[in-house]
Amino acid sequence: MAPTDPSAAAARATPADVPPHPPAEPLLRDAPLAVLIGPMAAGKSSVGRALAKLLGASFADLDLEIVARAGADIPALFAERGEEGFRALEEETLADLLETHSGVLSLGGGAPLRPASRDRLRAHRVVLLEIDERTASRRLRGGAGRPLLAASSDPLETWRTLRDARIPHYRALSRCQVDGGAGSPAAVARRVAAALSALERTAAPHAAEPETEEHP
Ligand SMILES: Nc1ncnc2c1ncn2[C@@H]1O[C@H](COP(=O)(O)OP(=O)(O)O)[C@@H](O)[C@H]1O
Ligand SMILES: O=C(O)C1=C[C@@H](OP(=O)(O)O)[C@@H](O)[C@H](O)C1
Ligand SMILES: [Mg+2]
Repeated sequence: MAPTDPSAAAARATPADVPPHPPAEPLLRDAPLAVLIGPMAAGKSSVGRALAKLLGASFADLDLEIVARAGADIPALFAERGEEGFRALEEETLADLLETHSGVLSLGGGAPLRPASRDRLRAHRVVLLEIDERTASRRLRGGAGRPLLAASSDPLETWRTLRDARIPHYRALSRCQVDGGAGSPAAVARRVAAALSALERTAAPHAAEPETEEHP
């Protein structure tokens, strides 16, 4: 029987199965300058900081903002409120930052998953950082600081499962995709800046008026 459950299909998808298909609607929002998404350890926080420096812009990291607002770190928030409690804070804080932050914004790996957050992100300059599994295994350090991995008997397997389930959403939201695995964070940031410039050249004009025939 043909599969009918899209989440089941997403869970089976591998990155190679899921081509990028960015939102059809034009980029409607000028700020933040860029929103970095991608799997855990792709370098969103490190590259976001380097990109902000390169562009002379301010930097915000959604996880750090959540921690500052809640007065507790990410593992403590998961322990006290459960994943759903953390996701609620994450959605609310993301909505605020999308309205108020003008520089570079890095998200946590699960932040683009809530439907309301996806709706908000569609009008923005969303950049997907991708890494392969070998890079992830070098960077994960057993999942320390990342409760979804730290609780697992096989953090890399859990990383892969989450990455595979989330990649369709990442690719459907991102306006460009950049390899986060090669070179320093500054080098990756330069590739992101180049991808953003290319996007600016090719993107449909913002809310362009349709040409109308003149009637005397
Ligand atoms: N381009 C890079 N080269 C080497 N190490 C990196 C690079 N990007 C990130 N890292 C390291 O990988 C780990 C995860 O990076 P981080 O920026 O926290 O990723 P994310 O925010 O996507 O989870 C950190 O230890 C960071 O120093
Ligand atoms: O992928 C996820 O669900 C999470 C990713 C983390 O951020 P990074 O992607 O920056 O590690 C952090 O938000 C939290 O541990 C949950
Ligand atoms: Mg991060």
